Amino acid sequence: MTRSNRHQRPGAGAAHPSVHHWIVGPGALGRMLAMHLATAHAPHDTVTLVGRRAMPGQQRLITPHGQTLSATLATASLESLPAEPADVIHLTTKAYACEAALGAIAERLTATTPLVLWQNGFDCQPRITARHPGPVLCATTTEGAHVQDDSQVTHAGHGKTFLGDLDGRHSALATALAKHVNAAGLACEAVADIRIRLWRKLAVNAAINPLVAQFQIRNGQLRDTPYRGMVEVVIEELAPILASERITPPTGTGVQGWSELVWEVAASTANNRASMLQDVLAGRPTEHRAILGPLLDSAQRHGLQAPTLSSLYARLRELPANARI
Ligand SMILES: NC(=O)C1=CN([C@@H]2O[C@H](COP(=O)(O)OP(=O)(O)OC[C@H]3O[C@@H](n4cnc5c(N)ncnc54)[C@H](OP(=O)(O)O)[C@@H]3O)[C@@H](O)[C@H]2O)C=CC1
Ligand SMILES: CC(C)(CO)C(=O)C(=O)O
Repeated sequence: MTRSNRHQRPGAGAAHPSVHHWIVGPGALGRMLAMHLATAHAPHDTVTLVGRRAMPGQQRLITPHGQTLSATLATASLESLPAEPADVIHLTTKAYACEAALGAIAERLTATTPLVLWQNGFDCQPRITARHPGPVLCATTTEGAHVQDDSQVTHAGHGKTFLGDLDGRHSALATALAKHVNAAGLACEAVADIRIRLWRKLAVNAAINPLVAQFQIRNGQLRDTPYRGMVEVVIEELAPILASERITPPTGTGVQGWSELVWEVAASTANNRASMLQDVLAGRPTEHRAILGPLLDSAQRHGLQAPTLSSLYARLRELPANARI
């Protein structure tokens, strides 16, 4: 991680390096991350929330233990970006908005500015990795956060974050940033196989999210009739597509390995309303393209049938909110 020495702690013997993070897309995940970085690494790090609309600097985070953490963060808008350059830019928009957000800050990107992409799915990550001349890290996380209002975010539950780059050129940066995020109180590990980790999460999201969004049920209800059989049909379509992408399940093989993973997540998140269901209930666009799109594209490239995934995709695409993206 490139660190600047702009902010030296007054009175500190050796210059303490500081990191200026821009959080572009200050929603649930972005503000949860911002609050951890700003509070754990104060006064060395600075964190600026960069939104497409004005955001209060005074922010609160409700922790998984119900405590309230307060901090004043710098804020900026896409029209008026921070004067101070970023050492690391975290893109924390939804997947469908990531490239537009990146386009809006393009003039401030240098050939060395590291980007961290926090999106679910596997859509914008390879394109941005190919296009941005500087380092691009991808994060996949099971942390859970939701927005209360513009000044308050709830960190609903701790999870684990994996960080790495798709072309294997920035492992030292991933290791340094993972250490930094860990020290901020979010369990984070640098990995050499982030592509596999992103696809595995995508596989779980593809098996769970479209069905729970369609039937408006909690994740655990997928274990019951008639939903269980529907999930199994999706897994049978997913498994050969994932194999054609050389993505293996964490344990076991093929349909059996993917079933094990999906049912384990459905059980451990049984009471959750999945993100796609929450988006549908709130009339927001869904991340169907980032989650189902790569599977359908891959099925087409490899001549594999995916009728169920196709109809789940078509149903989601027809939602009025998705006409906007
Ligand atoms: N929340 C979570 O617990 C988890 C989220 N993720 C993933 O993280 C990503 C972010 O999710 P989440 O934080 O929940 O989403 P949110 O909708 O809460 O936040 C997205 C933020 O991006 C902003 N935004 C939208 N378009 C732009 C733009 N063009 N430029 C700048 N900002 C923009 C939104 O602004 P506005 O308020 O104006 O719409 C909003 O502040 C998703 O891919 C999600 O799947 C992964 C794991 C867990
Ligand atoms: C794993 C799962 C399905 C948990 O709810 C999720 O990631 C989501 O809601 O998007």
